[in-house]
Amino acid sequence: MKLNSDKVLRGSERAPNRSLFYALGYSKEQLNRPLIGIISAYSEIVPGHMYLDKVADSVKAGVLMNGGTPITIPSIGVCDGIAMGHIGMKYSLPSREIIADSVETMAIAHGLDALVLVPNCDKIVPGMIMGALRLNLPTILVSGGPMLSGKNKGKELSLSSVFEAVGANKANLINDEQLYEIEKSVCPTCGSCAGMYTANSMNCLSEAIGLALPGNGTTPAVYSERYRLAKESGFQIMELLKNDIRINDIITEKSVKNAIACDMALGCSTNTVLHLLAIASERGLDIDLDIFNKISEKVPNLCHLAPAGPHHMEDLYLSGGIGAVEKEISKKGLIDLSLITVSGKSVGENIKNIENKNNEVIRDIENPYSKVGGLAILFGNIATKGAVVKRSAVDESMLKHTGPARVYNSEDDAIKAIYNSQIKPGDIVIIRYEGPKGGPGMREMLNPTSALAGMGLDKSVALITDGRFSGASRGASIGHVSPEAALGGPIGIIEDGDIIEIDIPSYSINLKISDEEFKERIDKFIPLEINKVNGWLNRYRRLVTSSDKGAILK
Ligand SMILES: CC(C)(O)[C@@H](O)C(=O)O
Ligand SMILES: [Mg+2]
Repeated sequence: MKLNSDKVLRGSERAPNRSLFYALGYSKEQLNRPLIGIISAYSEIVPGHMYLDKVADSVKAGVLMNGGTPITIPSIGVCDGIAMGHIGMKYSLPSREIIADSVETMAIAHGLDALVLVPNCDKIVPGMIMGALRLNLPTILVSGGPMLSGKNKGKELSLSSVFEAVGANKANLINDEQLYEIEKSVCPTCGSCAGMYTANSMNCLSEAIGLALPGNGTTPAVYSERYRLAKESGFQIMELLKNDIRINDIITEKSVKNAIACDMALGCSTNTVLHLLAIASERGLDIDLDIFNKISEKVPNLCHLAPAGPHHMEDLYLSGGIGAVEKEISKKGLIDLSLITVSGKSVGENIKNIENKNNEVIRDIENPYSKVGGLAILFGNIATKGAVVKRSAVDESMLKHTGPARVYNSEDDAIKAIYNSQIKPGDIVIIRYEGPKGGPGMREMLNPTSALAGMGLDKSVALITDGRFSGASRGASIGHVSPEAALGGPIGIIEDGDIIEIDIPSYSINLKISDEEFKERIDKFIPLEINKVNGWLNRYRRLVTSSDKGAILK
């Protein structure tokens, strides 16, 4: 077999390169085997990553069992929960690009033959996949897995509970001791926070797209099964290498559509739209925002995990996981069962013996939470290129809402107003200049959305932003408004008190002023020059594209 690593390991000219491998402790026999890069995002700053060294060790064992030479290579990873609510969040989405570039760099520089990606939290998953797509090597992804939910007074809690508790505390609905009680109990183990937040969304979709072995999306971080899955992934990467099955064989237009279908059934994070667009773009696929609505029109929403409902990842796992969700939607032919996955088998073969074990957690296809999928893309005069909402986490009463705009030019100003009780029932909070370029970095507005929910205002107040949301955000939270204010987008011309009409079932969002006035305001509009930044963020600002293109760098 001709190997990529031949260029660093074979021939007399490569004696110097080999001597450095000998310095690393690799034996002659090890250098006769394929070099398998294990890209591990282990660190001591992310609960979802604090044990990835153990997961990577299990992958290593699997690679060794099947004749490869495993080589662990680190990746950075931002904990969005820790980065939330301050300047740190501006680095979160940009970190996806650093990760993609790092994977590309390390694999090419060292002549790796195949990759096992070991991410867990939000952007680390798409970042690694994007980097791997530039290489088109045999690739498997095995994540760290979800955290167990917190248990308190018979209730399951997770990270969204504590963010919302802050709002409740500000509104004097709970006292400081009660807040502390929640703070201590919501995140009880290692793993990615227990709701259908962005990390778990992306890990589930990695399974749905075929890049991870069955079980990857939902097997809890603390279950020994996670380590067995990692060993199997290490073993299996050698099979993919032998059979020359590469990431481009797995990630195709059809498999991206399968992932979007599962996204809609599961009710995943709005960030999946950004990340799937970016992944499709790295793969050279022509996938745009419209496709999300087309699929969402057909695929019903079957799951209400936190923050949309009471269930958590462990419940989804016990109900049969992603395979059981695929099985439900396959009953109406809503996924392509013929596609090959990294198990070496098709989607249909993978789910053959799987059953939906709990119709409460995974609704029967005939009895869904809604006939349409979890996400919707809205268009209108303030979002000509689209905006995204997790409609499965919007209260029924807010699906159609008209109200006056309360306009803020940063998340910080908006949160002050919310905490100071300046937002009244009926209002529509506008947060702009938080887009990919404007922020820069497109911060997640989890504090504003949670404060509103915690104050009980999610049933009467909507929020519209050119920034994005956490998977833990709920309520009528409409993000990714494109074009963004910093690029002259019409979200920038909204004035305090303007009436905005939101109609999610009709996929529309509009500023209700006359066409003449709209044109006049647009003609006069000069975007504010705010949020000056230096260093990497400044470079990012120059290169980043709009969120309707996945906020990729160009
Ligand atoms: C901190 C969270 C909940 O992980 C968030 O970053 C998300 O996007 O879901
Ligand atoms: Mg996030």
